[in-house]
Amino acid sequence: MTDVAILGGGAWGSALAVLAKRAGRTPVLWARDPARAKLTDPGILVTGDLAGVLAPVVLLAVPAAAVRAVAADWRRAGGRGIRVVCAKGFDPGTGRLLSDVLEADAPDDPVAVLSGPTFAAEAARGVPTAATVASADGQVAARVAAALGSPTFRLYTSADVVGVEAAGAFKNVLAIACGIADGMGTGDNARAALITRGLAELARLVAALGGRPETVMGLAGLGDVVLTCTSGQSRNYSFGRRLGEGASREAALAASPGVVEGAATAASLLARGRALGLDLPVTEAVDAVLNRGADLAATAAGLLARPTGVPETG
Ligand SMILES: NC(=O)C1=CN([C@@H]2O[C@H](COP(=O)(O)OP(=O)(O)OC[C@H]3O[C@@H](n4cnc5c(N)ncnc54)[C@H](O)[C@@H]3O)[C@@H](O)[C@H]2O)C=CC1
Ligand SMILES: O=C(CO)COP(=O)(O)O
Repeated sequence: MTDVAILGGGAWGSALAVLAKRAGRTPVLWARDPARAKLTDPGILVTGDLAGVLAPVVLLAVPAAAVRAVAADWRRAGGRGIRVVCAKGFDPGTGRLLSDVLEADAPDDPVAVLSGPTFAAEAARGVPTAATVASADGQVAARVAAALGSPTFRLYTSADVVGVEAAGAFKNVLAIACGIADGMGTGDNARAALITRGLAELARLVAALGGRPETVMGLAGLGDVVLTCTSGQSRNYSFGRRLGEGASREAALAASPGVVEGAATAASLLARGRALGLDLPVTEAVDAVLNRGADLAATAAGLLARPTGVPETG
């Protein structure tokens, strides 16, 4: 009997289906277009019918912009159970965290978030990978971890849903910033500074949203920042790199093999940060370049012109 359903036939949904099978489950994958699902395991059932994927644990692995609607469609088809947010971004309609939106839409069913340094191709190949499952209910997090975990997919649990989800969304914006810097050739010192100041920015965000400071140093925070801010495997980093090398936003997006979540997240994150009264200079710079036509060199110079001599932890 199907015990884990995966919604989303892209790179991550397909990898999660393989991971669930490796963990001993009987997964079934729903894809909007089953013929184009990127599944590498022919033994896993793929369907385009949501009524065919009614399992007690459902992994939402479509892009962030589609999570709310796909989760609602799944419920309408009769789906009930633990909804696990596997996307990294905000709900574009409201600018809210996806877990918040799902809770509000259907408070009776539990919500969890899966996040961490997990390139889909590596995880599906079975190389050692670790991630975090967060839920307000420890038993829910433990159940999801048990359903998906295996020796090469090590899952830790957390009660900090807000921090884990915010970290996963934020790191994509930071990866774009690092890609831009590398594309411009600013050097390794600059990338290290950006990563570290980006983590300070994330810490302010997590604190303002009511998350826990230690989450910033965990797999969904530091772990995923290290991964995506330094690797050409990251679509967000590579997108930024193409921008830094002079490509237009449109050309850089068109060259990506999959969704570039940070491109949509920057604006939502900035709006949310402003509403909270936060100083988010890296996010602001990425948003200016992507959405307000700002010049790259002038934006970089603007970041460097910020006051020096301020307390590092302020
Ligand atoms: N690829 C990776 O290594 C990882 C990705 N993620 C996150 O997972 C989410 C999905 O990413 P990927 O699978 O990599 O993207 P992808 O670009 O490979 O695939 C996205 C899939 O979603 C489908 N889709 C798009 N809009 C849809 C809609 N409205 N309804 C139904 N299906 C729709 C597309 O047809 C495509 O199959 C993103 O939020 C990403 O940040 C998280 C961890 C790792
Ligand atoms: O989230 C990811 C790895 O943890 C995937 O990163 P990209 O979306 O930048 O490829």
